[in-house]
Amino acid sequence: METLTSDTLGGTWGTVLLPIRDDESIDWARLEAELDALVAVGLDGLYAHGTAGEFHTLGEDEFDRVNALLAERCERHGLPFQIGAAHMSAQTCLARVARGRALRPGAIQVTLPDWLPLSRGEVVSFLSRVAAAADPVPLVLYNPPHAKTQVPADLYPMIRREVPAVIGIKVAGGDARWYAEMRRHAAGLAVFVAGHDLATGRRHGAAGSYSNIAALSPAGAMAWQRMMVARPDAALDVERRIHEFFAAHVRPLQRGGYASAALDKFLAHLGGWADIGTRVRWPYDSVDASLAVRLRPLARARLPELFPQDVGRPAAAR
Ligand SMILES: CC(=O)N[C@H]1[C@H]([C@H](O)[C@H](O)CO)O[C@](O)(C(=O)O)C[C@@H]1O
Repeated sequence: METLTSDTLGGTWGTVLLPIRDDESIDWARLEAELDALVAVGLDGLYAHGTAGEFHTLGEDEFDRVNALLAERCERHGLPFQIGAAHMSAQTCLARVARGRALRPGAIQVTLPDWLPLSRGEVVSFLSRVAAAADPVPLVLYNPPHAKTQVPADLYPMIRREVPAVIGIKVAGGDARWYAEMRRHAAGLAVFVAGHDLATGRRHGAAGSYSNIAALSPAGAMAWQRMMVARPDAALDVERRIHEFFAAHVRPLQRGGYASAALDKFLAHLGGWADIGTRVRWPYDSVDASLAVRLRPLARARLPELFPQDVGRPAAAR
């Protein structure tokens, strides 16, 4: 597909989630069914191997096989896609970038290598070599709050200058002050923020989200995004109710220690749009699937805008 630029990279992107069997292998048939469901929704794009895609647990053969399925489906449907080539080891990341590049994704996402924190110069040196390996595919830097090396805002201008292939950053987001700092330092980069904050984020200049709301309901996330343009105040009201729902039903799980990939799978099971299940790979704990099932009616009652496919269907058929 065509490569993305900092101007064309934006909107609501859905993650590939891995259906995991009891023996911890990937259920490829269920993954293909999930991809079929995702490409039909009309998302701005799909990506594989973010945190939610459990990239940190994948063997190299699994990484390649997921990419091949994703690329084939997206090419067939003319849907933009990105490949996460992140790995805790810089060397493995570089090899993933080279193989991911061959599939011509719109962009490649990378994290900084883990274990030993990187200096400012090392961040630039890492990105420079990765950019050369990815060329002509551009890069998105994934720097969530749990990353070992936190990129300070004032390093972004140097990254822009030294590594123009970096077109976007995937970060958690923040308050008005944080956005002001980003506008100052990350100008020229597409800033991707948390899905559940996207209505506010867009007001402050965020370009889009690798979205947990798309994990909950891909069609709903797109309906909500259209609302952000057509009825911004209504979209903010949805955001307020999303926050309320998350505070009551997701935060407690987070406080209980579940990792974010487990929470995203829990959300997907709650949404019930594909047979993925809540299982995550060892050593991480999985949220009990029955909890998601119990919450389905409540989510639909509190957040009907996120379940547009329910409109006109009797409750019993949902
Ligand atoms: C709240 C939210 O949207 N979380 C999403 C995060 C953030 O977008 C990212 O951490 C940047 O903050 O990315 C993922 O982990 C990922 O790409 O796999 C999916 C997850 O649903």
